Amino acid sequence: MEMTTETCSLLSAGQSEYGAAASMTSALDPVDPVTISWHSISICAAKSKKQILDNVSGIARPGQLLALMGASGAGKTTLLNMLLSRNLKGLETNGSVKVNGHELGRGITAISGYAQQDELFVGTLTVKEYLNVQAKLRVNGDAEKRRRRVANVMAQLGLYKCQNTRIGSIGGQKGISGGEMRRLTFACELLSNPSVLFCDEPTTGLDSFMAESVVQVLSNLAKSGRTVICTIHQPSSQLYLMFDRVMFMAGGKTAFLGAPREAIQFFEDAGFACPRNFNPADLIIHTLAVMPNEEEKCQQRIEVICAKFDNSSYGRTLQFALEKTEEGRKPSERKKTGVLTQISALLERAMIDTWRNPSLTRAKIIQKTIMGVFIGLLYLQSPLTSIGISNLNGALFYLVCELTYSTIFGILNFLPTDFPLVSREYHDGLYSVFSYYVARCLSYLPLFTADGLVMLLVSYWLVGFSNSLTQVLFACLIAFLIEQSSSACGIMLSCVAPSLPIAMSTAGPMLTLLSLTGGLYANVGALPTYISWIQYLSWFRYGFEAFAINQWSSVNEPNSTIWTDEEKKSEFKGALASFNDWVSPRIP
Ligand SMILES: Nc1ncnc2c1ncn2[C@@H]1O[C@H](COP(=O)(O)OP(=O)(O)OP(=O)(O)O)[C@@H](O)[C@H]1O
Repeated sequence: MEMTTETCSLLSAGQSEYGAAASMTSALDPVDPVTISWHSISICAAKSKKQILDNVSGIARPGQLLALMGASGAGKTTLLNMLLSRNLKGLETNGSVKVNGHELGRGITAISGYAQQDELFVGTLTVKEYLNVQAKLRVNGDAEKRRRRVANVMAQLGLYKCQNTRIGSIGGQKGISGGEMRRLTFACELLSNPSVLFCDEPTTGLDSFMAESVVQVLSNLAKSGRTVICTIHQPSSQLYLMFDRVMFMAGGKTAFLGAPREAIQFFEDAGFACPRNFNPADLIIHTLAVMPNEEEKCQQRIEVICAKFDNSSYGRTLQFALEKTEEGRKPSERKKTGVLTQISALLERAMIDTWRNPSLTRAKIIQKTIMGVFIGLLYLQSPLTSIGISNLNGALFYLVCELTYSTIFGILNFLPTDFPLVSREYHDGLYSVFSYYVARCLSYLPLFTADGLVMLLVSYWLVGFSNSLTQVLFACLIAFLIEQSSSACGIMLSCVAPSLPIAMSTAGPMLTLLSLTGGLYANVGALPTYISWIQYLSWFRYGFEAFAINQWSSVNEPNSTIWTDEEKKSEFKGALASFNDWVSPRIP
């Protein structure tokens, strides 16, 4: 089989840089040979009882590239999901999937890679940066081992040319080409050096040249001892002959499994000869499709072909091979990386993304500057009279609210863009929810500290809060703590809620309860017992109380020099005393 010119040139670029490491089949470490067999798989929808797969069996061996083909709705994706033990919610399954004769269930994830059809990356990172982060999440070893693995997969997949190019995103900044994105998907999966690689429609959306280049890469991976299984739609004649094995599915059944040329012969023997200059894959898929308005006729044809296959020498050979599958060596599972490595990888990725995508930071700083000026003008130079004290307390509570609401709702709005990638990586077993949570909290820390401080400091002297150095520094610390509590709560809500609307509608009432027990709207000492416990969860209360103590502790000192006028001083003390009763006994 010939390599495409693109693959050759890209590989040679890698070879010149990394010498022997770039050898097509030896660049990656050897893997345990793995045979995957599936026995009498039947799947139906739990509710509608619709039969999706009906007694499907097959086998894929190490060193082989197997393509699952068939018309739309034939059951290819469902079979792939069954092999991977994924996305089977709402389905009743029967039959078994064996890996070297062992039933691993979800454990197959630890020995396999799954290159899914839709590419999900962080577009602001370069190819190399992205692979380095992925290596931290997938390769259990030291930095040198990870560096070598990244170099090897870049060489193997011809990614050297674009290693310093940003990945880009659809509808956003243009980055690497579609073919390079596909190869980057495989590169990520290969970092963990899996024995088995599953690919869902790896050529969809690519031109024929790119598609050939991608299938060539898969073929080379198979030749290096891996078992490669992919679903594919309408491959060209040239592409079709590049597969080692093909499995045709129709109406949830196996219509053929064998070598590509054997499939042509089988269908010819069944009365569907492929004319010269005709794409055999097209003909076979067309023969196995269920046409609208001809359902019965097509179903009968499919039944006949599937029965012919079962009784053919190909079908009998398959049955024999399945019966002969013996328990072999259990493939060694990929070890998970440590929690600290996971957190540092996710943090690195998030920080690069934030740094290269400053629009959010800019928007937040501008928003908070405007809010700071607004609060400042609203409570401009509040005097120390009873009305002024109410105003100053109002301003302090307003600060707590602004630090909370804009942080939580900001996070609820922009965190969900992370989720498709995070959910995939989580199901791939790359990291725990805890690691993601900690990394996200840390990654938001600079932004959700700077914006709060800007608002506080802009409003501070305009309102006329107590402004000794210690008080200003304490106010900054309190604002920081309020914002971090809000940020942690926002990330938690966003992760726990199944969708953005649910997260939003949970956040609203929750924040109302927390703010009502925050000390300004009601006397927290006199709340009914069934509701008063909420105050202990409320950072509104702690934050407001801390702001108030910071504001009033010095002006209420007996030796305070603020008061020259005795009448004003006693008016202030009276007002403050009633405030103390109202808010909390802790305020001096
Ligand atoms: N959870 C489910 N509940 C009910 N029906 C389902 C479910 N999953 C799949 N199906 C049905 O099973 C059939 C096979 O679906 P599947 O996605 O496996 O086909 P496919 O061969 O991969 O098709 P395509 O090439 O269009 O992706 C389809 O008719 C689909 O509607």
